[in-house]
Amino acid sequence: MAVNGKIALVTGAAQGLGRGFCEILLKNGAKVALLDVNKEVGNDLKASLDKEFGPDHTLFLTCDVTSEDQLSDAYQKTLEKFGKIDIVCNNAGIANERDWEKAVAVNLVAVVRSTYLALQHMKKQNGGQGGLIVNIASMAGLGPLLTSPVYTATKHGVVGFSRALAEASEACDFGVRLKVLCPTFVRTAIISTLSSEEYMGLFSCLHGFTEQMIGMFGMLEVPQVAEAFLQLVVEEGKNGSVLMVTPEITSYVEFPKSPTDVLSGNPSPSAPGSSPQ
Ligand SMILES: NC(=O)C1=CN([C@@H]2O[C@H](COP(=O)(O)OP(=O)(O)OC[C@H]3O[C@@H](n4cnc5c(N)ncnc54)[C@H](O)[C@@H]3O)[C@@H](O)[C@H]2O)C=CC1
Ligand SMILES: CCCCCC(=O)/C=C/C=C\C=C\C=C\[C@@H](O)[C@@H](O)CCCC(=O)O
Repeated sequence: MAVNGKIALVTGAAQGLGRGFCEILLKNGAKVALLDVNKEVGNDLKASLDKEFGPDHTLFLTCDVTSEDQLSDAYQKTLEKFGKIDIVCNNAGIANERDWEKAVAVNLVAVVRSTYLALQHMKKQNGGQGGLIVNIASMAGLGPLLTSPVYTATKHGVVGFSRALAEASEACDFGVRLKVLCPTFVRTAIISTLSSEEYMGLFSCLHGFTEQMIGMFGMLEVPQVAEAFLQLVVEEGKNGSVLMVTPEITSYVEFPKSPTDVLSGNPSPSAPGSSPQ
């Protein structure tokens, strides 16, 4: 999808990866609705972007994505300001193994809700022009991050939900594509939570493993991930694709065609009478 002239909505836009995604979209000619729960940082970003791109290219909306009303209102205000939405990036996310229900609410429930709101406004059956939804998962959406079981679950959920909905969208001819971004560690504020007792709960004793994992998988800078995000946005087709980003390589993930393709080499026979007729 060409970015120039498009309207994008980004959650968790005030800092970190969300800010990087907004900036690269603006640099490529899009207008962007910036949604974030952090009003102060969000307003500071809006002021900074106004200086660089002009006041009419962005709209900052204070929005807690876990609030159905606030999220729905933010979509409405975006449509009132810009008239349409072509690209949605569900980026807002937290790490919190202590308050794991909050992590599920932000990282998964809100991503589902925002994706469905995007679909509601984009799909051709509702008079929409179609569009693209990019959900931000993580490498922890492709394999278990032992220090963060619930975070891992939410990111696996984002990958599975997005891939399934991509197939459903194609089958229903909604005209909406979905893609997933799975970066390894990125130098943002979330990294500081990895060694924090407050967030890691039961697993703060494992922070040594985090250092090992960072050593194993590397640490990216925000601009590197923003470039990969732009690649996902501009690349035509590839509905349901999952892009992994590491310091060494950025590559699409190849999933097995069927879950049975991952069975080990020595299967035991099923119990008699249990196999499907
Ligand atoms: N930093 C990393 O190592 C990686 C991050 N990710 C994912 O990238 C996304 C962005 O993370 P970062 O930029 O690293 O984190 P960050 O903590 O720097 O930024 C997250 C942004 O989301 C906002 N936010 C948090 N809860 C919110 C809520 N309820 N409603 C609205 N906004 C909310 C925060 O205010 C903040 O501006 C997350 O989904 C994260 O899981 C994925 C892989 C690696
Ligand atoms: C809890 C906040 C995490 C910070 C943000 C984030 O999402 C970072 C993810 C980075 C990397 C995740 C790597 C996951 C790896 C798993 O696949 C693991 O199973 C790999 C095991 C490697 C080994 O050989 O032991």
